[in-house]
Amino acid sequence: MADDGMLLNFFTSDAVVPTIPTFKGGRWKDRLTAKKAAQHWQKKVARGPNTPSRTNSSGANTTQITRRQNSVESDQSEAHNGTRSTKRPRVSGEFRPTSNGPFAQNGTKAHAGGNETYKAGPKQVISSLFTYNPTSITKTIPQNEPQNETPVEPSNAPLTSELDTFTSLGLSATLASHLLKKMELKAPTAIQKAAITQLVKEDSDAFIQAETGSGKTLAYLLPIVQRIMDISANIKKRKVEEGPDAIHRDSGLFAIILAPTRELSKQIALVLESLLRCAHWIVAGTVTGGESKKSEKARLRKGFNILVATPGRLADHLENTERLDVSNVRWLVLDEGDRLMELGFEQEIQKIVGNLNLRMRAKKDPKLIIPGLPARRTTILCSATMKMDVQRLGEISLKEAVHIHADPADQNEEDVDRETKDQAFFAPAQLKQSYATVPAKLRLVSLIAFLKRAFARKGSVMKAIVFISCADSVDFHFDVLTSQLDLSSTPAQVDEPSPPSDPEKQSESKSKSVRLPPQSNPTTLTVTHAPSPLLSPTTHTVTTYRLHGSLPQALRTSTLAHFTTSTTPSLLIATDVASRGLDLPNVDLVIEFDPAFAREDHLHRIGRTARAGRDGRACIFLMPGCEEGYVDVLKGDRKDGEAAGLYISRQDADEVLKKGLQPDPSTSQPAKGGSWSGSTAKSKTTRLDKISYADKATQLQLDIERWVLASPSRLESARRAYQSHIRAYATHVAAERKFFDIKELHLGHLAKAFALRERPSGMKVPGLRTGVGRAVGGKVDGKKDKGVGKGVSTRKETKAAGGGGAGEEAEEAAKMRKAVRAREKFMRGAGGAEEFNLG
Ligand SMILES: Nc1ncnc2c1ncn2[C@@H]1O[C@H](COP(=O)(O)OP(=O)(O)OP(=O)(O)O)[C@@H](O)[C@H]1O
Repeated sequence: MADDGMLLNFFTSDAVVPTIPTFKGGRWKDRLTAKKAAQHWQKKVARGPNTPSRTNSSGANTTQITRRQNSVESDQSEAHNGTRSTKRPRVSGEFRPTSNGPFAQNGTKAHAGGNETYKAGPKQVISSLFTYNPTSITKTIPQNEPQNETPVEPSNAPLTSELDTFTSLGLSATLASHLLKKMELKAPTAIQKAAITQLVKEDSDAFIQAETGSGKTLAYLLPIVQRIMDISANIKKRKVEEGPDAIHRDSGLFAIILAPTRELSKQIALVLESLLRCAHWIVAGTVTGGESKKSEKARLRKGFNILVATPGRLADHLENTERLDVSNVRWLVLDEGDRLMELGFEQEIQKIVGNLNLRMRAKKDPKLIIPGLPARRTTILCSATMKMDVQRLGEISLKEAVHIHADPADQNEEDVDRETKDQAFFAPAQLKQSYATVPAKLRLVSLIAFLKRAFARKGSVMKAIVFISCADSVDFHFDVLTSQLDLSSTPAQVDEPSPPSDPEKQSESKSKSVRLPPQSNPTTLTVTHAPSPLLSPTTHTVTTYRLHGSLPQALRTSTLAHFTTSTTPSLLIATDVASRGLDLPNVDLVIEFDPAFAREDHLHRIGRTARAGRDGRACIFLMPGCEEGYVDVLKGDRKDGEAAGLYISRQDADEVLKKGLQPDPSTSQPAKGGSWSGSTAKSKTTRLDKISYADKATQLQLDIERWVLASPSRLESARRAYQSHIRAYATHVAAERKFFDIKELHLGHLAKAFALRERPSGMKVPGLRTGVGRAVGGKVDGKKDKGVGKGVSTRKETKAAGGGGAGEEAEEAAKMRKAVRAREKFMRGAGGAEEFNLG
């Protein structure tokens, strides 16, 4: 490549003028662009070496391209200022030195002069952020939001009546006093009241259904612990000589709690651990995937009275660990039943239930049976919904189950049809919901602006979660948010020197503000949290965390622990791995940057905030167009909807950008080490007003694009994120695909949200197929791609990938197929049938 640069300096006046080749194949647009560039080059060669652009030293042509690129970038901001209109996106980088031939596009052709060679590089489309964006269809709809919102009663808070105490529900004074003094829980929640009353007295199976954050974990743990304490007291009464604690770890395993994920199992185990501090002779433990089986076997040999497990690992131990005696198990809990089925644990659960039944029957010798131990096993199924697959799980595990609801009015559900039951899962009433209509191109900058505003005031938001559809996209956004890019390089900073009044100086200052991005590569997966300069105001630091299923288990656990215990402003960027059951304290805000694949997932996500009666906010990003139809789904999130005075507020991208990038100076924080007041503040306000938020957004976008382009691995990470995002988009449930229609997705605009300047059709990512547009049938440059309707990963393509020795690609395709199959299976069970056209 160095030689190429040198050769460029050897132009002579008698240089042979190249002829324009005939361009064949490809799209007419590409051919036309190549032809025009060839004509341009021909003119330049004909003009000779003294043209200014060729008097450079080595790499002259590259410099020329860079300059052109920069000029396009400044065009972009000018266009928005109204100084110049942008008719169409500019394309740059068509030709760059190579050793193959002149004007060669996707191929080579020898230059007539012999030595100069050029090859087409990836085209860079640097479109304006603010042009050609689709208009919102909900903007014109008048907002019937009341001016003075009436305070809403929390629906998942502890009960306030003096009569509702833990002891009144049948719990012992020891347990109730431990709850009050050590766990700071004064009164039960509605679901706890209903479940504890039933389960401390009766041995019938139960189906517990309640909204997120209502304390379901304690609703089933408390009666189990109480019953084991009662058995212990019973034995103690009979055999005083056995010592103070009649039940000990060798007495047998009495209860098993199954949870779908390792995180959830660990969380349940932690709650149990703190509960058992008042009954330390009852020993609890966990067996989950991802841990060493050998050490688990050793722990199982020592004995547990309560075991928290993931189904796969428990089924494995039941088969292979002789010392695991389950003949005394009298309580089996299936937590997050719908998720257990969705993740395909049906077979394992069937195996576990069969095994428990078999071993319980086998133990007939009355001498071996512990006195006070119930004669039958109680199975408790917890699920947010009662879809077909949950009913199937009920058939496998429950017998004549009692349906336990938080609201006694819901108890008589016999006459409620199935469809209503499916919809009987609501968000907490006190949760404040909003949606932001953000066009594809503006998504990245809008997310940053939204987060900047959320964390601007110390103490306003302590913890926030951003949900993203796939792991690659989580990694990309984590890298952007923890990069050294910060808005001090843009004119947005409040403590920046006043902008020069001279327009020439102004543009000079603008170009100076374009800092070269740091050259570091994407962070390795071992880094899961880092400060975020981009989001941190001058007064405090915001730490960003990431979490997804591709991270090693130990790292997932430690990241969650860090985020949970952090006392400083923190942001978690996560896939749905963090959406179910996780109880992360002090989460004030949930942002669904990518909408969930199904309504239930959405409710679980937003349920990470507004827990146990606390306040919370949730915002979902929707793109203008059919996605806005999802607002109707959001309206059904609350049990009584608008009738109860619950409204969903709306904002658009301009508002988000304005509030986030051009904060109201009266509320913004003074710069570090300084403050302003009176006239100083006033003059700063005037200066701030002069700088448009659109300029700041443009500048920020360009900074990120350059930052991505500066490193090949960062570029690859962005492309990977983009492609995975599109594939994930195709897996929305059939009922909601009218809102999230892959055919309506503008792939070119979406690329901008991943800071990419390439055309989607030509994008190459190792391990992923090229031509995303073709694969998913979205829009490319405003036109629908011909590959509409083709699956995300067809059999033929997978075979080709594997057959061609592209192991990584085959693995990726296999993973994708597995995910799609799991979802299809779930949908089939839920009556959604075969509408997944994912191949
Ligand atoms: N009686 C209570 N009083 C106050 N806080 C409670 C009470 N019971 C539980 N909590 C708290 O409520 C939070 C949510 O509890 P839990 O995780 O059990 O809810 P959940 O209903 O299982 O939610 P999800 O459906 O999201 O899994 C926890 O932080 C827990 O400590």
